[in-house]
Amino acid sequence: MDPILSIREVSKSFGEFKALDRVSLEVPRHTIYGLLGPNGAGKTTLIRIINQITYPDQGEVLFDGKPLQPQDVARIGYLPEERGLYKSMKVGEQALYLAQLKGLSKIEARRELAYWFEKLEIGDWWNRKVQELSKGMAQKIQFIVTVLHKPKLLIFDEPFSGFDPINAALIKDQILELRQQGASIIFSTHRMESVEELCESIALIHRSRMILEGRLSDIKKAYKLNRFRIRWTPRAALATLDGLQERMPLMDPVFDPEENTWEFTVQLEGGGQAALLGYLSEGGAISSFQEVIPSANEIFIQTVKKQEAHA
Ligand SMILES: Nc1ncnc2c1ncn2[C@@H]1O[C@H](COP(=O)(O)OP(=O)(O)OP(=O)(O)O)[C@@H](O)[C@H]1O
Repeated sequence: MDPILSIREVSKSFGEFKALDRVSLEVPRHTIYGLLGPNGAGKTTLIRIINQITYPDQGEVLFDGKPLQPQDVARIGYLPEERGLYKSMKVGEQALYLAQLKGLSKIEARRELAYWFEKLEIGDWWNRKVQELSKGMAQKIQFIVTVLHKPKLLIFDEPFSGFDPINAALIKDQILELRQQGASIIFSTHRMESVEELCESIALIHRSRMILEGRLSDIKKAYKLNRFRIRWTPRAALATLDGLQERMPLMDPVFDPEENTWEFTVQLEGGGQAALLGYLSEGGAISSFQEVIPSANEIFIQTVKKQEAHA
């Protein structure tokens, strides 16, 4: 299946400063795609280009297989990080107005809004003034008007900031449901635990350039360091780690005196695995042996640092 969005060699400068330098990426359909990068990397600039708020100096943007057109704005839902509502309007009145701006008729808008207000548990707020809303409630309204016209592509910039854990989970469930219903989602965040939970693919932008892109599971495989976390109960006569320490450095060893069990991480090179297993099973019992998969956070830090060392 062709991607919902292709960015090809896009560059954008502000005066002398190059905010995007030949950036390319492909967002697969029906997936959640994490757009990551340190502060100032160029993420918002790229998102603004996709939303046609600004335009690239060079390169191409294809949406749904064709060059991006002005009318595509209606098929892309964008929840920016900076959000604004008109404070003096009533909540329902404003939601209706914004929904109609997205192309819904008044009847459709009423029906969709009633559905979403109930779903996000803010049904009672229809006749209240926007200025009476808490930050989280205002964000729920913004979320609703971003998604209610069922855009094919949704772009969420830090959608969980400002939400308490219960409401963040509620929004997360809505995002997963929208993906399930066929939307493609670009999700920009600095919260790596949300990336782990939600993103199937990621792109990492650093200093205006794309430095890593692909399926998160493939990237994790490529970043594996052959590290294993082992839980081991030594026999009484061998109840120290000395024999092991001599063979290889142990990382983060922890002893549980109640269970007489050690837990530690080792990095195995070449044929080290068989020799280690032999030693451990002769001297005790192994109750767990698991490969350590790098987290998205570790991959982010490692890749950015490596890039900076080469710069
Ligand atoms: N309109 C503009 N005029 C001049 N410079 C700009 C403009 N917009 C962005 N920049 C610069 O381009 C760079 C990239 O900014 P951008 O907002 O895209 O970063 P970001 O990755 O979204 O960062 P953050 O994670 O902090 O939101 C920054 O150095 C910023 O100062």
